[in-house]
Amino acid sequence: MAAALQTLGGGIGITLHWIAFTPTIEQQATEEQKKKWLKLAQDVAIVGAYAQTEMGHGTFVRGLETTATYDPSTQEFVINSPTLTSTKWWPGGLGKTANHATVMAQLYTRGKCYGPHNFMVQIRSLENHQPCPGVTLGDIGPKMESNGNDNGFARFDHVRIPRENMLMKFARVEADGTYVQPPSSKLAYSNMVYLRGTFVMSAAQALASATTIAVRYSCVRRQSEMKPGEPEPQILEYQTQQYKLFPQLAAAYAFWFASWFMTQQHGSITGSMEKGDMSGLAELHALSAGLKSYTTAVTARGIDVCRMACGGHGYSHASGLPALFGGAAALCTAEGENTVMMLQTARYLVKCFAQSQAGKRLTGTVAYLSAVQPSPVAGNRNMSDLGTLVAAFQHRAARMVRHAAMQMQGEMQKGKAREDAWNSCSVLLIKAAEAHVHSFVVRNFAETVQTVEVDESVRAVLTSLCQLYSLYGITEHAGDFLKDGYLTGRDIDAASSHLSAMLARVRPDAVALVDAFDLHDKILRSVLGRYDGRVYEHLYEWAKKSPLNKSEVHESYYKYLQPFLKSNRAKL
Ligand SMILES: CCCCC/C=C\C/C=C\C/C=C\C/C=C\CCCC(=O)SCCNC(=O)CCNC(=O)[C@H](O)C(C)(C)COP(=O)(O)OP(=O)(O)OC[C@H]1O[C@@H](n2cnc3c(N)ncnc32)[C@H](O)[C@@H]1OP(=O)(O)O
Ligand SMILES: Cc1cc2nc3c(=O)[nH]c(=O)nc-3n(C[C@H](O)[C@H](O)[C@H](O)COP(=O)(O)OP(=O)(O)OC[C@H]3O[C@@H](n4cnc5c(N)ncnc54)[C@H](O)[C@@H]3O)c2cc1C
Repeated sequence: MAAALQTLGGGIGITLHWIAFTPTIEQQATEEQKKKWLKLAQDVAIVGAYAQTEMGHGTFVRGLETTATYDPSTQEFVINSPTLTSTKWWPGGLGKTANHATVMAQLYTRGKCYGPHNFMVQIRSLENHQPCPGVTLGDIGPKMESNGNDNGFARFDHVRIPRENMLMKFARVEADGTYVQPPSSKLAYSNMVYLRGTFVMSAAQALASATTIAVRYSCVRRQSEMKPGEPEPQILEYQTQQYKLFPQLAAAYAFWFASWFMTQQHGSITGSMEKGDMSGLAELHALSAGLKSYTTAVTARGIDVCRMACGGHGYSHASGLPALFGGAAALCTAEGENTVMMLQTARYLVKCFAQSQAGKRLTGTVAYLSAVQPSPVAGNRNMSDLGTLVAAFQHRAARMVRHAAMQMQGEMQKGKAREDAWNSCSVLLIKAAEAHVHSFVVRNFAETVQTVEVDESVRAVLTSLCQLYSLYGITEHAGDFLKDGYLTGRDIDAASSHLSAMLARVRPDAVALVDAFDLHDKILRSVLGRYDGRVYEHLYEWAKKSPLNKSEVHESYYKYLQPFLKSNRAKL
């Protein structure tokens, strides 16, 4: 993913060609269509964009306005942007780079609308790269970050494409205009599920990058006096610095392992779907949506913690941290805005809770919902035991899912429509879904460190990291665990003191743990995080290259400052 994020130089970007356009052909095209486009895309003989979002709609895909109307007389689809808000807006590469796009449009045939479907549209000439007839293209302008990517806009003025340009692996339109239903209308969304899954690894890599930079720099940077008269210590010796960085380091490992699970799940469930078994689709959607939302949000916050932990130099682009933050912040919005995605997970949890209430045994990532006892068993728990920690997170999630679902049932019993009851409980639902994903990440982390094939000394370090991650989560959300008495105040105190012990335990291995991410300086792009630790001389070299230093006296002096100074002096 990191390689794919490398743009081909300012102003153009083919990130989305690799992570969205090409996978859409792989997942949504028929074998016939793959023969026509897949190799061209894989060999970059064409460059594509994934054009779904519009100026007026991003989240609500069923509300997209672009139309694809079938004309049986010519066996073509007419792609049209009927309103200003239907202008495709945001797709990476759409502005200046791509010459093709998969366009998500409302399919109309025989006067009936069948909802959003994907269509292959050539948008620029392969000869001179000019926009094709009827197509208006452009860049949407500077953004918070990733300005190497030409996120663009596109308008279609009754552009005609052959019937065969509808990606027809799932749904089809016959020559006479007959629409053939797909096994599930949500299969048109399959690329989004895939991409959300890859965001978990993007988040892990981003947090791994940020913690590598901050931990290495915290070993180079010496500041203040811990004891009068003693030499200035490495700032990583301060417990507060460890408390800032080590939970982010642990989260990077936790998300890395969660992305392994996500990739394996995606492979096995889509494998079953290829054979017609759609039963895993709902779980795959809920897991990918929840993990994407949770990991990208924690990562964006975590990168900013790392930036602040590096003081002024963290705020400089020399550190690489502002750019990382900007990129990770994009992941919170792109591919399904985090709030909306977590609500999708909540929707699945409420459904599963109702099924377990009706006596159905739950499986997969929600199995714990039916297994967890509602009555808390207070008492002195061993807060350093991973099994105890996992059980605590599952109890918390089950309690919050039950509470949100019962709250919703209560609202409906008072006569509220389901949708109104849902909306009035949606903050509770979001928190319950976050607790569910958090419990999955903890369980998966614990299972991975217990089973991964590593040297026992490495397993010991990973176990400490997993304890640290879990204890940090419990102390940060203590109220959730205390609410029904499942954990007591003494348990929380024990968790806090064990967390402090874990910070000290991880300290000696901190540099090894970030080096283990094996992120080359060329990927980190950070003076503070250099593998050789030679920060200061490279910081000076970096600054000297600033464009402002091309001349000793900048031209702005003669234009603005000199006359301003002169006039002020003349008044003295
Ligand atoms: C190495 C360091 C990296 C750090 C980063 C550095 C640099 C990065 C910088 C820049 C890069 C950043 C980003 C670039 C990367 C990627 C670009 C992103 C590309 C895009 O940004 S591309 C557009 C994405 N845009 C979306 O993502 C739209 C989201 N909006 C939706 O996706 C739908 O609109 C939804 C789901 C909200 C509502 O959809 P809806 O209204 O139709 O459905 P509804 O809610 O009514 O639910 C009815 C039943 O369908 C089920 N259901 C729904 N969806 C399903 C699915 N997918 N699969 C299976 N079942 C599904 C439900 O579970 C329910 O099931 P049930 O009925 O059983 O409960
Ligand atoms: C860097 C970047 C790259 C992108 N690349 C692409 C691309 O290549 N192709 C593409 O098609 N798109 C792309 N997008 C667009 C992206 O998919 C959309 O921005 C995203 O889906 C959110 O939609 P929106 O921007 O319309 O926000 P909206 O959907 O308008 O959301 C705005 C706010 O309303 C809230 N909201 C909306 N619906 C609900 C709800 N049901 N319940 C509660 N709150 C709600 C949201 O929480 C959010 O805070 C990209 C975006 C970014 C930032």
